[in-house]
Amino acid sequence: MTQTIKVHGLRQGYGKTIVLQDINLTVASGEILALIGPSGSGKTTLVSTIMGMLRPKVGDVTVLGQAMPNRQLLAKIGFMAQTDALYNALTGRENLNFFGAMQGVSKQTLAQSIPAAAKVVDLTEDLDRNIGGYSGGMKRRLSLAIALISDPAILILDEPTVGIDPVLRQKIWLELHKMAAAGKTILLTTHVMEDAEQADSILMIRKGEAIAQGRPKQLISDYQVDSIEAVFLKAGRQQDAHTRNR
Ligand SMILES: Nc1ncnc2c1ncn2[C@@H]1O[C@H](COP(=O)(O)OP(=O)(O)OP(=O)(O)O)[C@@H](O)[C@H]1O
Repeated sequence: MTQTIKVHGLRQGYGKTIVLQDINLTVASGEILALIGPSGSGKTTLVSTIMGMLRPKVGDVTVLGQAMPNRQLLAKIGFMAQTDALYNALTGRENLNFFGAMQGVSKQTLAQSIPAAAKVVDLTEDLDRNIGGYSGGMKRRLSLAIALISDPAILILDEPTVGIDPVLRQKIWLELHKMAAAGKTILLTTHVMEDAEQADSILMIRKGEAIAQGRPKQLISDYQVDSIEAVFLKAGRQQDAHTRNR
């Protein structure tokens, strides 16, 4: 398996504030990595650094063997941001066409990839409605469809399942696993523990530090608990104890 995304010794922050300390991770092609952590723990900052929107303060980030930031690599990454950057005055299909064209996808390809992406997120029936009338969850689903339309080798999804009901969430996970099986590299953030359990590997972030990392079953066994949530709680207590002893 090729290591598609590598983060080594990353320290990141804004101005003088440090938000992430000594983060290391790798994601291989065919693998799904979930970044999990509470609000404000630094997940979006890490994703933005991997995308090259923020330059590492210390350490390095490589995608497909090349240091980020690197504009050319962006064409290979399907990105779903946390805040939906959609055009409310346009229909779902028009949004997909617009963002597809921005990503350089040809009209012929879009004619096929738009219905396929809409099907994954269950928006087929609503494609020709103005998205001003979409619910929050529908907008999230449209943003996910936008990340899929160029059929990128790498998917980076910031909170893809927020506002999405359990049945559709399950369906989306099924599709993510299919895409990984076809060789895609997928990195997503979540603060839903059940979501993280479905990933191949998990990186738990708390207060800007990686507190636990590994395959879900392995983590549960290593921490001698019965759920990912319990791993998180235990690893968090260990982090606090360690901080007090520093
Ligand atoms: N542009 C910015 N300037 C200054 N501080 C920021 C900026 N963006 C984020 N932060 C701070 O960095 C920390 C980590 O934020 P980040 O958005 O990465 O967390 P998160 O884990 O993605 O949270 P959430 O789950 O709520 O999205 C927070 O303390 C936040 O206030």
